[in-house]
Amino acid sequence: MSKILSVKKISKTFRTKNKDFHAVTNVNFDIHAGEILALLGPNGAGKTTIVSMIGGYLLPTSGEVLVNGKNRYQNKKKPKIGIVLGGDLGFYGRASAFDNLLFFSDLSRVPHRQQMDEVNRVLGLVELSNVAHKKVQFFSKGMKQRLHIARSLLGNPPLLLLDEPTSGLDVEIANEIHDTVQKLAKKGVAILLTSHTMSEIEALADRVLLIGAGKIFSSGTVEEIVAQSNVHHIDRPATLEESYLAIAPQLRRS
Ligand SMILES: Nc1ncnc2c1ncn2[C@@H]1O[C@H](COP(=O)(O)OP(=O)(O)OP(=O)(O)O)[C@@H](O)[C@H]1O
Repeated sequence: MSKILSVKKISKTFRTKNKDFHAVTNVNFDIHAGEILALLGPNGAGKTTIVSMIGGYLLPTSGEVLVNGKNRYQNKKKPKIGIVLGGDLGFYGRASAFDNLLFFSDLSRVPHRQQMDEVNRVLGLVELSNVAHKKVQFFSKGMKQRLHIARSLLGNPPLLLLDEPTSGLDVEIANEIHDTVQKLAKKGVAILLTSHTMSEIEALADRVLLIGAGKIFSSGTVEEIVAQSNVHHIDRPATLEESYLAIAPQLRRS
C-alpha cells in the first residue's frame, strides 16, 4: 500500500513566561493507505499537539509533515486532509444534512458542478442518505458524529484525522462509528486516531504509537504492545488496558 502520511522529526516547543516547554520532541511515523494508526498516551502526552501539527492548526518548531509526498506547509495548494473534531457545533441546525454539506463542499474546494454528487457520495459512505433532507437539529449525537465524518470526507481526502471520535457517545453508537471508520479504511483512506478508550483502539488500530512526554515510547500492533508490557495471565491473554496501566508510569513527564 502507498504511503499517505509521513511525519518527519516534528517537534513543538511552547515558549512560556520564563522557560521553553517541549510538548513534542522528534516524532517520526508513517501511515499507509487503508491503515488505522492510533496515538495512545496519558493526558498531556502531546497527542493533540501532534494531530494539530498534521492538521495545520499549529506550526511545528521543526520537522516536516508530508501528505502524498507533498509538504503540508510549503505547498500553496495544501494537500487535503479530513479532520473530525466532533461535538454539537459546526452545523446549521435548521438546515438539512444535505444543505449543510453543500455549504461545506464549497469550503472543501469541491468544484461547483460536482458538489451535489459529492454530497450524496459522502452521505452514502456514512449511511445517512435516508435522512439527507432531515434538519440537523433533529439528529441524534451519533448521526451528528457521522455527519462530521461525512463533512471531513468532502473532496475525497486520502487522510482522516479522528481526535477522540466517540467521546460522549454510548457504546452502541460508538460501535456504529467504528463500523464507519473500518469501512473507510477498507476503501483505502489512511486514518490517524486518538482515543482514551482501550476497546476502541483494540477494535480499530492496525498499529499503536505509545506517546509519553512528547516522544514515541514504543509502537506496534495491539498484540505487540501487550507483549512489551510483560503482563501475563495463566488463563487468558492480557488486555490492552492492563498492559497500558503497567506501562503508564513510564509515560509520565518527569
Ligand atoms: N498553547 C500552549 N502553550 C503552552 N503549553 C501547551 C499549549 N498547548 C498544549 N500545551 C501543553 O503541551 C502538552 C501536550 O498537550 P496535548 O494537548 O498535546 O496533550 P494530549 O496528549 O493531547 O492530552 P489529552 O489526552 O489530555 O488530550 C501539555 O502539557 C499541554 O499543557
